[in-house]
Amino acid sequence: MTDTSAKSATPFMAQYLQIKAQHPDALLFFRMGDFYELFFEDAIHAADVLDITLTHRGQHQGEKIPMAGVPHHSAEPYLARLIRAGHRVAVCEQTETPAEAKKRGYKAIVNREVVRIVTPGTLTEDTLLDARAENLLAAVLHDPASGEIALAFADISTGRFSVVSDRLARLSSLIASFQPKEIVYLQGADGESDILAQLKPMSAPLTPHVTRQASPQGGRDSLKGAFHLSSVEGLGQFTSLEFGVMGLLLSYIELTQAGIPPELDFPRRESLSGNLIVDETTRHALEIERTQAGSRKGSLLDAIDCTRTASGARLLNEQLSRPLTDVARINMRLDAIQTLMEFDHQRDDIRSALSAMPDLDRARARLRLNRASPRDLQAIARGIGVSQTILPELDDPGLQGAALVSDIHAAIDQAISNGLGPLQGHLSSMLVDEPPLLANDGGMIRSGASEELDRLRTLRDDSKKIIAAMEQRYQADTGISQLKIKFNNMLGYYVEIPARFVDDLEKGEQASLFHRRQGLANATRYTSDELVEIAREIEGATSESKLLELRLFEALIHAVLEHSEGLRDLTHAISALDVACAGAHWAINNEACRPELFADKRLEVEAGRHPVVEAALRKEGHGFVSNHVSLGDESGKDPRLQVITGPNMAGKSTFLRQTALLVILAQSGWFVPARRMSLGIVDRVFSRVGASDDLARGKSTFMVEMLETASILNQASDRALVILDEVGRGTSTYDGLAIAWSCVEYLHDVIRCRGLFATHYHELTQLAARLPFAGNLSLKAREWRGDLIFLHEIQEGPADKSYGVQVARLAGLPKAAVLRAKRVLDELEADKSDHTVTDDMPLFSFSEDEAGAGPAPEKADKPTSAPAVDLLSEIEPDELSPKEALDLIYQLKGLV
Ligand SMILES: Nc1ncnc2c1ncn2[C@@H]1O[C@H](COP(=O)(O)OP(=O)(O)OP(=O)(O)O)[C@@H](O)[C@H]1O
Repeated sequence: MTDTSAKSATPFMAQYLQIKAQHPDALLFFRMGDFYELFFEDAIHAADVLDITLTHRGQHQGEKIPMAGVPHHSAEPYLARLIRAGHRVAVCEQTETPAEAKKRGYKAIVNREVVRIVTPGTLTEDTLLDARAENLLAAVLHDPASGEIALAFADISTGRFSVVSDRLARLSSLIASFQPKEIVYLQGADGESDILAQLKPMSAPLTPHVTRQASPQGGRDSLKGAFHLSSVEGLGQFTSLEFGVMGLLLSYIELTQAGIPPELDFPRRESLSGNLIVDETTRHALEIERTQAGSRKGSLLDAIDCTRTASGARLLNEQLSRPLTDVARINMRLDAIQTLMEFDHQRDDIRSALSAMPDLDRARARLRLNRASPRDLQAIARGIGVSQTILPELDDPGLQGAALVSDIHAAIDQAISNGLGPLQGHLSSMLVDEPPLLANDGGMIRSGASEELDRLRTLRDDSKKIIAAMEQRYQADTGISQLKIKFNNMLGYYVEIPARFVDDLEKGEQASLFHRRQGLANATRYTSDELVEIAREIEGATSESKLLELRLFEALIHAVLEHSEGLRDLTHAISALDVACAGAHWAINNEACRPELFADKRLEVEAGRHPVVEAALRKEGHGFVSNHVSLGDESGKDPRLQVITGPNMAGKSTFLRQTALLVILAQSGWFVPARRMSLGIVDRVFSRVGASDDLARGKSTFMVEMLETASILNQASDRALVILDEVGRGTSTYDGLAIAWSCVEYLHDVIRCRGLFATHYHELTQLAARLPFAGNLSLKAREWRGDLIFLHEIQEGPADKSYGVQVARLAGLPKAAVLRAKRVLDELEADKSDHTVTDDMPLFSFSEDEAGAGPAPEKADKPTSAPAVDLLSEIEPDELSPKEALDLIYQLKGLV
């Protein structure tokens, strides 16, 4: 580490070090002229992440100072990369010009201040944000005495502000359902370690923050300050912990925005009691919003998202992240989709109108944050205009039969008639058709919009004409045709007369109008009061017109912000309409059906398809094989737990995930890719699919697998849907089988939830005979001329064998290795036929005390086998070399 104490530093370095000391956890972008410079360790990190040159600048305590820089005008892409790499950046600007600094003393250094800390959860720039995803910042506060937690979420790029309360045990799944980009917690608070234990595995960065505002009173005061209120009563009912967490969040936003209070909508209290909970591991495994590699492409969201607006895409993301459990609310969404499916003409018109819809929420937020461009104002005007064209499309009484559509119609209508209509007219009459990006450039106000601005512009643009006209007039009035009006930097505008006409002028009638400024050998220069006045006006007109434009721009911003709430309501309605139209469009194009929802615990899918795998296969010209699944409720008609077997690559994982995804889609209020689906509401979906290491956090594959399985067995209720894929494969065969066996029994006997359990342990198929509500399903595969054909079709009953060696051969394992594997397999199976592992499994019978009323497993029948015959049937004589044939004969001899 470099010693960066300010001792013996140059005045410039002392200033840098003093500012850096206030932001030790952020990279400091230190403004120097046209560049942001970074020094010491910051420079080394930035050069590494940004792939820019690391140089040196002067010395500090005898050592060269490492330095790297990025140009100020193109800093955003660099900022984006640093934020993505997990850094925070403190942006330090010059707050005076070098000339102003010099006035304070010859050697004075330009003043600098940190104007903003850029962190993943506090971005507002379009270039740094994902248009189709929210950018939520979360704050968490915990009351160890009651076990309660409160969470506050804000998206400062749209103004959204929400509060949720729950129990500590649900913290991680709550956070996962909001997918914040950054999580703030109160450093040093009681119970901090409990919170951190749940938050550390989350993918969002954790930020400790210290503030007095994270208290009930501190929160109230922060809210009063942020919303300019004298009392917080009008905001609604909040608990003390909720006030505290809002104080924590607002204080952190203020810190990052260098004291500027955040501009947010009033806080909305959300309750997640009506939501289907999907924890982070399950989201990751099912690739709901992102693939396991972290990209949106290839996720469920990406496969179904055909919204036309950015805010609609964000709403769809939110709906898919937090599916519902309330049948009435789900049906309301489904009604809207179903109705819009019947009105092709209106739906197509609405969708094409929505394509021109700008991102009103983000434009509005930039206006509030004083970071607006004239184009944001134009976006607001255009957005209102688009909404006006959509409104008549919704007039049809048939469309309004769906409550959600009629609510949307009413909300758009109300927003427009409550002032947005006139606002749109005003903005359009004031703004040019193509406003510049920056207000400071001027040129955004339409001519004819302001008389004074028109006059100043005429003055600015017509200066040459005005001076030429004046020159002509002076020539006529004085009778001196050689009189000229000229310009130089020293005198500005002046009248010049050749020396021989000076007497004519100075003794003529017009003499009093002209004041001598400069005498030259062959000419004399004058000025006139009128010329001084015009010159002043011309010179001032450019800057005055710019200033006036800025004043008019600010007045327009003010006018828009007067309608902030109306605009928010309009965007909500438009987003909901976009999602419903997208749902209808998707359902038609994907032959999806409306799921039927029930209060019991059935789960029946007829001809279900995996939306993502199907789309991928379709692109390659292949079809997807649809499959049925039926999990029963207590009536016992269908098993509620199915053990799924089948060869590798047969489609087990796809089938498992597809079932979970269909449940999530259905409860998000979306049509499902199936011929028919009946679903008893699920309260949580758990999924453990595939094994992955978490070496970074010091956990082996098996440990991760067990932690995830433990959390499922500890948290699932009988309303859950549990999807387990190959649990136990990360350890030795017998241990793995034992664990898998006990998990199935536990889910069946103790939790009694619906579940699918895919496994390669064929011994588990015996459980169906022992457990009353368990069954076997398998994926069909067929051998044909030595090749294995996957039919991807689900069937009742267990798989006949696992075909692992054939799959290895398909994958291109060397022939000799495949043959050897066959032989080893035969030997193992021969051994096993003497002694069935599951014969010795009484330990898995849960006693009533241990686990409720589970039936004791019975002994399974011993499978019979003739190893030599089996081996012979596997042999492909034409593929054997003479040596391999001889080896096989020896091997066969050993078996008989
Ligand atoms: N229903 C289906 N219709 C068509 N193709 C399918 C279907 N299900 C799976 N597939 C194809 O088979 C491939 C393998 O599927 P999947 O990973 O689900 O098999 P698996 O049985 O879980 O394999 P393993 O046991 O090796 O994990 C998929 O990538 C997909 O291309």
